[in-house]
Amino acid sequence: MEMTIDESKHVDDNGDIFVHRLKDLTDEEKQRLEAQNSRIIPDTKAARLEKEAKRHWDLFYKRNETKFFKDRHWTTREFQELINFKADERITFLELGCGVGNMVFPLVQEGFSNFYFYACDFSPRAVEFVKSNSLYDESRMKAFCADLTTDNLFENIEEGCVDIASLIFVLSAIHPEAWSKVAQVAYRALRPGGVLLFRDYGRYDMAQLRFKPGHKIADNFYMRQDGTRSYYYTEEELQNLFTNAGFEIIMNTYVQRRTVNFKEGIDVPRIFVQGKYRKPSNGKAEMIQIWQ
Ligand SMILES: C[S@@+](CC[C@H](N)C(=O)[O-])C[C@H]1O[C@@H](n2cnc3c(N)ncnc32)[C@H](O)[C@@H]1O
Repeated sequence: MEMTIDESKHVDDNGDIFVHRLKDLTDEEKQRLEAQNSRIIPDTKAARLEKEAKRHWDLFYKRNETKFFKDRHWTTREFQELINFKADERITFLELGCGVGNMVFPLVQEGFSNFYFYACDFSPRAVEFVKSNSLYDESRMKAFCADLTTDNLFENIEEGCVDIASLIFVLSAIHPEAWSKVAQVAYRALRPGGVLLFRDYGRYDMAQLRFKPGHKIADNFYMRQDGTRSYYYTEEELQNLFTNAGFEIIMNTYVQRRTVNFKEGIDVPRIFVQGKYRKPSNGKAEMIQIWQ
């Protein structure tokens, strides 16, 4: 069925707009993207950034401690999967790339007493910040170090034991060649029928358009001043990535929102991509994996 643009648009209670359409660029924005190509990061430097990815994130947390990211209080609104079950049902939750816990701690604060939380990150400092949070409770949480581009997650959790996993602004920090490994790790961690909740940067988000020449590593992949990296996704890229890993797509869409701070006179449009990907419970996905 053909849909007009308006029909594909959905506005939620918070004013976030869900739309299946790539942002149209103005001439000035096209020029800015073009200018980024005038000075691409040399291959040797790009290789060094990849080798030192963990160190750059660990230094990021040394510098910013727990002050950089805001608590993600929107997750229960956007991801009904977090609240749609019986109160006494035991739920195993895994945050992949947890940083200092800005997603898990708001859930802990709201109750979620039937949840057991696993939280992992490859930055030892980030994991230490999670463990030293006053809400950290060893009887219902376990934070540990794991690099999602390897198998070492499974030194701490059993394969197939997770009901809900999340990947929130993490995949964009990882080299595109390693994304399929990360998707595979998430798939293996989930039980059949388990769901992966996803949010990350969308193509032509203002943060992408703002990069000056000298920051571009590859198409849509950039280095920030502090050596951390970020990619800006289209819906199609994520759909292909997670479908190829064996997931069923429940949701996969751009989210347009505005970041407003009246005091500082800030009002900027943002573009994210949001997804919900389910590991099938009918064995079909296992077949896909065998053939990969
Ligand atoms: C932008 S932060 C997001 C943190 C958290 N998910 C949140 O929403 O606040 C990205 C996180 O991904 C982590 N990360 C990047 N690459 C990783 C990898 N290969 N394995 C595990 N964690 C990784 C970084 O250390 C950082 O904590």
